[in-house]
Amino acid sequence: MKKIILLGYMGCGKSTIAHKLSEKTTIPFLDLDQYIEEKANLTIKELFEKHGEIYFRKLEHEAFVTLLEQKEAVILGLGGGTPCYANNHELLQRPDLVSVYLKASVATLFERLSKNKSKRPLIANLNDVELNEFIAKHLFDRSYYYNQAQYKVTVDDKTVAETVESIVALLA
Ligand SMILES: Nc1ncnc2c1ncn2[C@@H]1O[C@H](COP(=O)(O)OP(=O)(O)O)[C@@H](O)[C@H]1O
Ligand SMILES: O=C(O)C1=C[C@@H](OP(=O)(O)O)[C@@H](O)[C@H](O)C1
Ligand SMILES: [Mg+2]
Repeated sequence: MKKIILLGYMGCGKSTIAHKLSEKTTIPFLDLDQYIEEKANLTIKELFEKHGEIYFRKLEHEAFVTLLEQKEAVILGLGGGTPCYANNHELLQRPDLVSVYLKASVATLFERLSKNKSKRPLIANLNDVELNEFIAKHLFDRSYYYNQAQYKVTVDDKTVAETVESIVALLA
């Protein structure tokens, strides 16, 4: 059984979908951010505040490599930046995994993130106008990495259950 890797911009639903896809498939799931938080005994927000983003990216890369080394099947929800740092996007090309980009529009991301900013240090202090502009630019910059995924599932206008069904269908 291959590992299933979910990637995409903050708020596209990686953590939510990994959890629900796990319930549907009975394949266990892991959230990379949650794994890092447990290992460091700090929240992502605290890691950024105390040690800075570069340190977080180092931990993120190490955690990603460690989890990819495990033999067991797993559904792994990445952080939004994971494929964009170190050589993480190259690791996505490994033959023992399936990668899925959960593709969301700027409008969908803005709607979700404007209500869920506080735990995301990159956007926590932005007002709505700044947030919209930030997402548009940042998503454009990161799309190159997200498009390295083997599969792409558009999530706009889909419920969680519909996105899960789309992933199940493409894995069948
Ligand atoms: N159809 C949907 N699919 C996924 N998430 C949704 C959907 N509609 C609303 N949401 C909300 O959007 C947010 C997605 O956040 P999360 O799963 O943490 O994404 P990520 O891990 O990609 O940052 C959650 O608050 C979730 O409840
Ligand atoms: O896009 C990013 O660089 C980040 C995304 C976050 O994960 P989510 O995409 O799950 O919010 C988390 O890893 C950190 O705040 C940095
Ligand atoms: Mg997440």
